[in-house]
Amino acid sequence: MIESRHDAGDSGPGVTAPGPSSSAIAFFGDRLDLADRYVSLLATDGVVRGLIGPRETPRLWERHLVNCGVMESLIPQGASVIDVGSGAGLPGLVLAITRPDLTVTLVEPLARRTVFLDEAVASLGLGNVTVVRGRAEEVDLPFADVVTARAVAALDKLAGWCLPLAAVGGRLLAMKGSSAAEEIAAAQNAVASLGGGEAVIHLCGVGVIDPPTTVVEIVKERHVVPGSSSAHRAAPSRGKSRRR
Ligand SMILES: C[S@@+](CC[C@H](N)C(=O)[O-])C[C@H]1O[C@@H](n2cnc3c(N)ncnc32)[C@H](O)[C@@H]1O
Repeated sequence: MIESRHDAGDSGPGVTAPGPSSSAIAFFGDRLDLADRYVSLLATDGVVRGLIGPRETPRLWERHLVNCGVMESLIPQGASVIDVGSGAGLPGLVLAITRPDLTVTLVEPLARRTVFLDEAVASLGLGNVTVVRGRAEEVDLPFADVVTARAVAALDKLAGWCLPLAAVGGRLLAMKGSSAAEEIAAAQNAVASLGGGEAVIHLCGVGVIDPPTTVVEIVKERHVVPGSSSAHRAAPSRGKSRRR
């Protein structure tokens, strides 16, 4: 059971959730209370269960919540989002908190993490989130408008897992660090063979967070049947069709 921030002392190492930074207050606006409750869950159960390192707690707001949240500027209104390798919910849960218009599916293979995610979703009362236990390359989900990932794999491997989950016309948004340009160069052939277009680097949250968040965007231009060498052009499905 996930406990509230006021119970932090009872749930393990006595970690107290940090208060929101000024940038977090400005960024989350009327969703701040929900974000604050999520930070409390991360700082208590998340740390106790080994999903978040104890040294991360003082920087949960900046390095994790705001860092993930600012990528929402790249996501269209009402989009369906699959977050691959959510871990403790980053960036998927943050996006669901920030943007109640989104429908978010968190894909995570490890039971310890999906249990935490299920409890967090229930505790926060998020009606726009589904948790799916499984590996991205094995789950069977409706195509999504947007597939997100942070700290899951190098871009070539990540594209192989994520582009098949996106609708034609949809996109992969991969949070990356300073190696983004090199990863794009190394993944170019793999991305093209997966039906992905040219990768674009976005800096999100300029003036909100320092450094801003680097996001690699790859639009899925055509559908490629996973495991086949031939590419098939398909009508945009916008998340309505199921994967084959
Ligand atoms: C370093 S953690 C990052 C977690 C979270 N995205 C974050 O930024 O804090 C990588 C996560 O990817 C998950 N993962 C690894 N391989 C995966 C796969 N094939 N499909 C989906 N998730 C995977 C792991 O279980 C783990 O939770």
